[in-house]
Amino acid sequence: MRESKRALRERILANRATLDARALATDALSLRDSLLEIPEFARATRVAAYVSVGTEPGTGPLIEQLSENGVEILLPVVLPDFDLDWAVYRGPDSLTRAPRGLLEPSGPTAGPGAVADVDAVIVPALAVDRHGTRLGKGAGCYDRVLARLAGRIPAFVLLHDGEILDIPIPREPHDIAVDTVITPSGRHHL
Ligand SMILES: Nc1nc2c(c(=O)[nH]1)N(C=O)[C@@H](CNc1ccc(C(=O)N[C@@H](CCC(=O)O)C(=O)O)cc1)CN2
Ligand SMILES: Nc1ncnc2c1ncn2[C@@H]1O[C@H](COP(=O)(O)OP(=O)(O)OP(=O)(O)O)[C@@H](O)[C@H]1O
Repeated sequence: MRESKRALRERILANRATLDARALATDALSLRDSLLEIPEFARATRVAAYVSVGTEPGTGPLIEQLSENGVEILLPVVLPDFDLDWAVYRGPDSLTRAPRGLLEPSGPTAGPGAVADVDAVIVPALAVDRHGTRLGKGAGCYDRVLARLAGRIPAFVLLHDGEILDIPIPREPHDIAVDTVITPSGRHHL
């Protein structure tokens, strides 16, 4: 199980390494537009997101637009046990370099439970299969987040096209299925 997830992560990351900056930037605009067309998302006044780095599906334009619209954005801060704490986004200058190449918000944190008090959550992933099983980076951060949402708060997984897999992703008891994926080509229901 662990080994097949690891091999799959490596394959996805190798493929992401071939994506160029221009395509990533254009795709980030499509991701923003697709999300803002979703009524549950467009109505949100408080969302949890993440600051994309490297070849991840880009959240820059989305965060900028939400911020301009007056939406409160919670961003994750990784805790020592890989659980996530949350702090409110206060503009690009408020982000600081964190371990593993991440960008995290500076300023007071609201506690891991704060993510259960938003209107929508943007979830990072490496891949999702047709059953909604999600493959993350392997620290279990978002498995814990999804458990806290308890299906009450809509979660939107961002992926590149081609990362919704026809082959099943190995599923462990803690893996919580997701049902909506956004890629640059649009919204996908699983
Ligand atoms: N941009 C961005 N921010 C994000 C995430 C993300 O995917 N993207 N996260 C999404 O979760 C959280 C941070 N994710 C993490 C991912 C990996 C490890 C980590 O240390 N991984 C170990 C392997 C862990 C294991 O296999 O047990 C490592 O890299 O050595 C920690 C946090 C929160 N912020
Ligand atoms: N609800 C949870 N509470 C505590 N630890 C958890 C929970 N869910 C998962 N974990 C831990 O996280 C580890 C990694 O799980 P997994 O390989 O499924 O991560 P992932 O889904 O790829 O990562 P992520 O959720 O960060 O995107 C598991 O071995 C488990 O110990």
